[in-house]
Amino acid sequence: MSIEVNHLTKLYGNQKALNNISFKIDKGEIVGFLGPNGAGKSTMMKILTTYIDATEGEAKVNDFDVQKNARDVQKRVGYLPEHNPLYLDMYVKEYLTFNANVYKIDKDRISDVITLTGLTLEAHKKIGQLSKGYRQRVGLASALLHDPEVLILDEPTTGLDPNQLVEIRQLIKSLGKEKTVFLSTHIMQEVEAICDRVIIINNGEIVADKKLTELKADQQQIIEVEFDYRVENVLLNRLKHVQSVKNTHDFIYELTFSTKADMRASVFDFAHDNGLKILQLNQKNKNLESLFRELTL
Ligand SMILES: Nc1ncnc2c1ncn2[C@@H]1O[C@H](COP(=O)(O)OP(=O)(O)OP(=O)(O)O)[C@@H](O)[C@H]1O
Repeated sequence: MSIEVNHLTKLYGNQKALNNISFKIDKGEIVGFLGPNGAGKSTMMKILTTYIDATEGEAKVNDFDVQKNARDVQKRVGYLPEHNPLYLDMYVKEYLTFNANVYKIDKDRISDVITLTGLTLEAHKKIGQLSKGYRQRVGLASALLHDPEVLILDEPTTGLDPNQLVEIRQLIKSLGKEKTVFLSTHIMQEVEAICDRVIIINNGEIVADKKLTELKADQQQIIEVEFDYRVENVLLNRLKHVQSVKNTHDFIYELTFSTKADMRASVFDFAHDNGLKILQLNQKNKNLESLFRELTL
């Protein structure tokens, strides 16, 4: 197991930032840690990276306890904190060399991580001259210096423009082929773009822990249909796979189906067979973003 958290609680004074949290992450998984601002994401990551201690419970990385075996954990974890701390006056290569020296890492690794994070053309620039996306690459390069098995990335794409966002997501995805990645975000699309699994946290508690494939399979199909006249709910309830019927406005009905099969054609056929006229029909499936809102509001 790459990460194992058991009944973990963190108090800041009286405030419970994490409340009895448990989860496991297998080797090689890319897991999104999703939650609104203040949910407890950074707190969890700081505990896993040994920066702060939990109040109760335990956390392990590659079977090493974060409190009892902190040094062993640090050797196996690469961490990109939320506010990526960089020395802006240093050159990229100079900064990575400095970090490699501090942690007594073989010099060969410097050119490896520069290539890996796409920094070859920037290696001789000052960090202060780089765009936010490239600064994130420097942070990632630094986190990768000791070739950790587990990467913990706290909101790695916050503040990036759409192009840089795509590039950094691709980079994280490719790093995930070799490493376990645990990344925090408050953007559901990010999880969809990068992750195999999502753990959703709200007010310090886990409210969902699912594989992306499961989440997508769980989605309901909603069809909004407008008829030219009032239709009895009883009639619409006879539609195959219909779960609920809601009259939302005048002659507009929201039909929820319990199947993933596209029901639009069936609704048309049903209307035709029952002498009903359809003026409008929209399929408006619940997306993952609305699921996140439901779970965290
Ligand atoms: N050092 C601290 N002292 C007191 N309270 C803190 C401290 N650090 C965090 N908190 C509080 O704990 C809660 C969880 O914070 P945390 O930073 O873990 O959330 P987050 O999910 O990472 O939020 P964001 O998405 O805004 O970064 C918040 O209410 C925050 O104000």
